[in-house]
Amino acid sequence: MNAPRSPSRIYPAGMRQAMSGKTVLVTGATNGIGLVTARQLARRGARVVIVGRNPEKTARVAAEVGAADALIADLSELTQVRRAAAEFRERNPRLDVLVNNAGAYYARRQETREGIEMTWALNHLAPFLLTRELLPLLREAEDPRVVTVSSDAHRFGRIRFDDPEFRRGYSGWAAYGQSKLANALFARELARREPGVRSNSVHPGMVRTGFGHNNGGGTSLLWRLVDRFAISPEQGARTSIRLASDPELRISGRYFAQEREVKPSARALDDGAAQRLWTLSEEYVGR
Ligand SMILES: NC(=O)c1ccc[n+]([C@@H]2O[C@H](COP(=O)([O-])OP(=O)(O)OC[C@H]3O[C@@H](n4cnc5c(N)ncnc54)[C@H](O)[C@@H]3O)[C@@H](O)[C@H]2O)c1
Repeated sequence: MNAPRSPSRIYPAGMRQAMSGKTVLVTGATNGIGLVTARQLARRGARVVIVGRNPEKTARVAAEVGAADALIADLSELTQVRRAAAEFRERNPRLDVLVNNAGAYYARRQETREGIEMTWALNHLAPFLLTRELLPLLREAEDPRVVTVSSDAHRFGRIRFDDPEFRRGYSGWAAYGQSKLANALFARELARREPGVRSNSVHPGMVRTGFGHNNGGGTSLLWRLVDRFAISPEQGARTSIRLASDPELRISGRYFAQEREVKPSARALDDGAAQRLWTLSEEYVGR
């Protein structure tokens, strides 16, 4: 059996230096891929700030991963996203890397307290708004990065510009696929609009996390199979960590899996759709 390796053995000194002095904000860091991302970036010397919903759990995880600060917000609500961004700005003079990781699958259609369909609100509008609110800080960083966790589920997604909230014919997978396509299009459009910011999206792999078991995903055969064949959260977080921390990384607006750039679906390369999505998202969150 392998003994757990110390951070210094996992990461060469150069990598640790690469993150020291940098501030990183990770959403959805209380579980799964986000938790590992936060922990590993802190081990590389970054000053990590996490966002979580539950104050006790978030404080416990912050202490466990060595986070410098923790924000409490239900990111499915736009007012809470705005408040979290404002709190971050008040308490932190800089932001180098934003990891938009929080996300979920909803088997049944639900609306947030603000009356927006949950998948659309949490998986797409939250990272859109959080990034936009934090862009002024990111622009001041030397090598600003935004990592947005999408999924290969984007390949079966399409943006329903006329009904993004699935008021008609909700399907959990269609809504999830749409939101993950939106993540890839958002990362691409952000890169086009902000040439100084390296913005990329990620497929983490099929990862054994809380993901399939929340929100009515339950114990279906599909999720039991996923659990059997899925990779660990440590493996699943690698691509996000690489995009957040690799000093050699220069490209922007691309889609990554297994720590490499890969080709996303044709729909995820549609710049017209990316711009249209940006405008639609602004209509939701305000300009
Ligand atoms: N697990 C997989 O196989 C897989 C595959 C592809 C993509 N992804 C993506 O990876 C990301 C992370 O998922 P995971 O697998 O680690 O799942 P997870 O359920 O283990 O973790 C999700 C995190 O998001 C947080 N979160 C959920 N709803 C929130 C809300 N309303 N407000 C604030 N935080 C909220 C949770 O508290 C948790 O910390 C998601 O964006 C997911 O779509 C996962």
